[in-house]
This record gives sequence, C-alpha cells and structure tokens, in this order.
Amino acid sequence: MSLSRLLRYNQRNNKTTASLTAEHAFSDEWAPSALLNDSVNIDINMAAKTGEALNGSYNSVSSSLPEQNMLRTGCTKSFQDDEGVELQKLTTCWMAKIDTEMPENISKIDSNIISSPVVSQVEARFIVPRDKLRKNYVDFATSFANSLSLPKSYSKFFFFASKKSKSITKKHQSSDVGDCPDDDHFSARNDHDLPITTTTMVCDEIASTSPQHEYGVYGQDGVCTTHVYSLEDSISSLSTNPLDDTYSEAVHINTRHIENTESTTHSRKSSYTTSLSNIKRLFKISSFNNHNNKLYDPASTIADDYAIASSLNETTSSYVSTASFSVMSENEDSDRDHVIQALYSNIEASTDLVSKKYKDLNVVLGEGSGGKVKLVQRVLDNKVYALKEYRSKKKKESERNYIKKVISEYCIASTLKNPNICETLEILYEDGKIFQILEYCEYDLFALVMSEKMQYDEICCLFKQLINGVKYLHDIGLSHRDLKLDNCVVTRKGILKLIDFGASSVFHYPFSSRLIEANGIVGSDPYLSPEVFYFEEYDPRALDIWSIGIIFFCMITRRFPWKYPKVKDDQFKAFCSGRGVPSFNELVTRPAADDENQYDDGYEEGVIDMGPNFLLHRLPEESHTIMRRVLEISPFKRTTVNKILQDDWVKGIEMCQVVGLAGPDEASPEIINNGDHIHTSIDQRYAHIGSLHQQT
Ligand SMILES: Nc1ncnc2c1ncn2[C@@H]1O[C@H](COP(=O)(O)OP(=O)(O)OP(=O)(O)O)[C@@H](O)[C@H]1O
Repeated sequence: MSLSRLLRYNQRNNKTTASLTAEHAFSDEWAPSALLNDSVNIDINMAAKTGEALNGSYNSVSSSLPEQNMLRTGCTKSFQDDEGVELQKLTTCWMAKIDTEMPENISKIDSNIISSPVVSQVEARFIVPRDKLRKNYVDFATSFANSLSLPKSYSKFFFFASKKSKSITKKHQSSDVGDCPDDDHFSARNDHDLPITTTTMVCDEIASTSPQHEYGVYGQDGVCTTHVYSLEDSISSLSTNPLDDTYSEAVHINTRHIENTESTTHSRKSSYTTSLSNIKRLFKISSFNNHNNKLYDPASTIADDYAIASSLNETTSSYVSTASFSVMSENEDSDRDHVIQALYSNIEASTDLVSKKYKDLNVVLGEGSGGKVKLVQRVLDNKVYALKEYRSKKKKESERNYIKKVISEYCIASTLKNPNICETLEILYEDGKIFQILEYCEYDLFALVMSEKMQYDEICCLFKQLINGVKYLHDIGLSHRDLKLDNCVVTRKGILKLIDFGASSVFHYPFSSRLIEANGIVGSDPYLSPEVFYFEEYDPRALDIWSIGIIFFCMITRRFPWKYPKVKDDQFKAFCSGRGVPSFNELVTRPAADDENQYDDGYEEGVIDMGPNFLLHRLPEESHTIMRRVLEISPFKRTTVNKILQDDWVKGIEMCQVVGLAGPDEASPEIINNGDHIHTSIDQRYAHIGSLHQQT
C-alpha cells in the first residue's frame, strides 16, 4: 500500500496514521510473509501455530513447537513475493537494494504497509558532578524565571523544603548489576526505601505463597524477595503452571491500573502530574546542598528521598494506596498550589502575546494528545519556529492539574540542553491558551520512514543519535517514556532531536542511589515494553531501551513488529516462544545473570519463526548481538544505554554530530558528517505527520 493509499485509507476510516499503522502492522500479512520460503514449504500461519502450541500443555514453550516447523535456513534469498505489481511498487527505494547494500540476512517484507510508529517517554538517572548540578540549578531557576518574566528572586518559591518523616519501607528490586553510578542500571541490588502501598502489600502476600515467581527484588542477603505485577495474559494463554492459580488472585486484585489497553495512545494522567513536583524536588536538593555549602549529607538525602517519594505518590492514579500520600504535608500541598497559581497568573498577565511575537504560517506540523504543533515565524528576525498550542482544559480536569501538566512539561523541556534534544525557548499565554515555542526541525522521523527513501547508513546514523539523546536523559536521571518515531524530529542536515516530554519521569535524584520506579501505562502500544503491562511499577529506563529497539525495527522494516507486547498478540507470542521457559511469567521476570557472558534468551542460529529470531532475522546481522539485549523481554536482563554504546556495531556507526553550541539562537553550529552517507530530503508537504494528514 502506498503512502497516499495508506493515508486515504486512514482518512476513510477516520483514524490517525498512527493507529492505522498499528492495526495494519499486525494484519495476517505479517507471519506468512516472513515464512514464505522456497526450500521449506510452510503453508500455515506460523504465528497461529505457535499460539496453539503456547496454549497447549507442554513442559516448555520451546518444546511445544513441532520439530518440522523449525525453519533453519538462510531465509532471505528464497523469499517469494507473489503479490505482483503492487509489491514491486513497494520495494522501489532502499528496500529494493537490500541484497546489495544491506547485510544478507535481512529478508524482504512482502507488504508496504507502514506502521506509523507511535512512541513515547522521559527521564534519567542523575549522577552528576556537584558543579554541573549547581549550574543546572542556576540555569533552570534563571531560565524559568526569565521565561515567565518573573523577578529572579521569584525562583526561590519554586523549591520546597522537605518534611522529615518515618515511613514503612519495602525493598525494591533494581534492574541490573553493578554499583557504579555512572554505569548502566547503577542501583542494581541496592536496597531502596519506598513507602509501602496497599497494592504492593497485597501482592507481597500473594507472592509469598508462590516463591518460584519471585523475581528481581534483592534483600541484604542477596536473596530475591518479591515485586508486584499482574499477569492476566499469561494466565489466559501461556501458562500451564498450576501455581498460576495464585496469580489469578493477583491479577484480579492488580489489574485496576491496566486501563485503555486497547487504545494506541495511553493516558498520561500520572506522568503529567509527576513532573512539576519532581523537578522542583530535584532542584530543591541541589539548592539545599548549595545553600549549606556542604558535601553530600546522607541524612538530608534520606529526608529528601522520602519527600520525593511523597511527591511521587501524588502523581499516581487513584488505585495507589495513600498510605504515604496522606503524610504529605497539607502545607506543602497548598504551597504548591500557591506557586502554580502564581506562575499561571504571571503567564496570564504577560503582555508578551504570542500573536505579537510570532506570525502564524498556517502549517500544521502535527497534532497529538497534548495539543497542536504549528509553524510560526518570529516577527523580530523572521526565524522559523514550531509553536505547540496546548489543548484546552478538559471539562473534568481541574484548573490546577491542567496548568501543572503544561508547566511540568515546559520546566523539563526547557532545562534540557543537548544537540539531540529539541530546544524549548519560551512559554506564552493568549486568549486562555498556553503556547510553547520550540526549535523547528524540518522532518519528523515518522515521515522520513514513510518516505521509504532512507539508506541503511542514514538509518544507523539516526539510530545512534537517538541513543545519544536517550543517554543524555538517562545520565541526568530522566526517562522519556514516550519514545517513538513521531517524537523524533530531524533537521535538514540530519540531526535527530527528541521532543515531547509530557510523559517523562525522574528515576533518580542527585546524590541518591535509590531508583524511583515509574507506574502507569503511558505512550503508544507498539512501543511499550511488556513489563509496563505486567508490573505495577517498573524501571522507566528499561522502557526507553525497549522503545529504542522498536524504533530501530520500524526504521529498518517500516512496520511494527506487533500491535502491543501482550501474549494475546500472535506476533508477540511468537517472539516469546522457543525460549525454554514454562510460562510468560518466568520470561518477563528472569533476573539478570551474574555473568553477562552467560546471556541466554533462547536465540538459535537460523531459526526465523519464533523466539528472538522472529524479529532478529529481519534486522541486519551485525545488529543482532545488541538488539537481542535491547529487545529482551525481562526488564532485569535488558541492556542499558551505556552498554548499547559499547557494542562494536554501534561504536562503528558513523554518526553526524553537532560541534559547538546547538539551538536556533546560537551561531550556526557546525555539523560533522563522520561518514559519507547522505541524509534524506523530502518535500515539506510530506515532512511531518500533520502535513501528511493535510495532504489527504
Ligand atoms: N520542534 C518541532 N519541529 C518540527 N515538528 C515538530 C516539532 N515538535 C513537534 N512537531 C510535530 O508535531 C507532532 C506532535 O508533537 P508533540 O509530540 O509534541 O505533540 P503531542 O500532542 O505531545 O503528541 P502526543 O500525542 O504524542 O503526546 C510531532 O510528531 C511532530 O511531527
């Protein structure tokens, strides 16, 4: 299906491109296309077959598959396309050059149906030098006050004092091994103090009756204890383990948070409300330490940690226990209200109207759950920017929450300074609407992928830039949580930048070794990692890593691997199969191996129809080593952004880099193309999702 046909279809069906993509990516065309092979005549839908096997009473998922269905062959050459003209049309650009320009193991795909990737996410851990932290604090407070035309002294109202309080604690798992704060999942196997919630206690009870399902929660003695997750899918379709009856109860109790799972884009209720209080807390810590001119003080950190946990609870949706929430000071809450109202009043009172400063160029770049993004020109110097007009307040939404969401996103985005992060310049208010001004980037990655013009080297370059952008976020304690093609924009010179920090979350504060887990399902289904559906709380870094893998897959194949990562999805089920474990429960909770070289995910050379190979055989062979670990089902075994960058293939990617200062207000930064690849140019009419929609 060509782009225009796809979009017309989309329009006819009154769907967004993204949801269309998601639906189509998993049509019946997928499995057979992957399996067509001259040498092995398979006339069944393998995914269905695999699903059947998974539902049967076999000892293990791998043993459940009949031997004759195991394809072990060089699958690429024998691919047979029998869709005639339509298919030929589809394989015109770089896909047509697969045999010559891409690694041999990549199989052609028989359909041109592109998935419109929907992505999400934010935020990183913070182990930053004190100097850098102080600088961040000063930059943030100053830029925030400036952007709102606040007097400098006003920024002090932005930070709150924490209240010391006792809390019941629970040990939490971490996701990887290693104590080095600069490396990977730094907090692995550390104990983390978090207030207990009702839900976690319920699950603790359940888990204690089924010790073989315990995972990833390490006590001082190094023994795993338990964690919370719900497993309705595994029960319904995968597991044959009698102990799973216990899990039925857990599912019954813990599925309240699984909402809107059929929709492509998930609610951001919790994440939006997280950001402001968390970022205030984050800077409060630096403010505190700076003010007292003393080095890291564990005592103050504990108090701060507790305060962070309190403010974090504010962000969770109604199902979360209020045991810790209730101890949050009423004063603190009203302080916060006061500040938000004051900030809002200040924006409202501003005479810096958007219509006076920017001319609307009547081009819609994109539209999402957060609002509409348009092209504008600054009156002062005729420079072009992207203007994000936030959606209006919903009827049922309180004014406070609405303002908080908008300001949170702005606070985070405007603080980030990196060549691979889109610069946010200012926030403005006019006629009851709030606007954000962003650096303009000529293309979005979704449109570039849809153009079918990208060469392999260019894809790799953009992929490495994406990893670098995420590394920057993770290094400062922030996870994005909504990474997707649509949230990557690209400049004319081929520099990729991340946008949309509406779902981002802080996972780590300076001077704290504690991992702050995220909760809630945010983002877009195809990019979500499996644990997001199964765990009540999860490490948001691992979610970002998974989304990076899905984005790479989408760039290479121009389609989604599945609709969502749940075992009721046949494609995802096939991906989970053949891994030598009895149930999905075990798959998603497998702890990290002590010895990384012992990594085992069931990968088998030559198998193309199930397990990791289900995706890998569609990707360049050189990417397999790291992509296995990126798309690792267990978040505890999944790799980290630093390790991705250490991979030989990734290290060897020639990536375009910005040298000097980035951003529209700076003198033009130099861009170094470290290879001889070129970056695709596409007609501006097709350069953004918004304009694609307008064309149809
Ligand atoms: N700085 C920019 N330059 C060019 N295009 C942009 C820019 N920012 C956003 N866009 C376009 O607008 C689209 C929507 O932007 P954004 O993701 O910020 O909106 P949103 O409402 O938060 O979307 P979502 O539903 O994903 O939350 C992007 O996919 C992109 O195509």
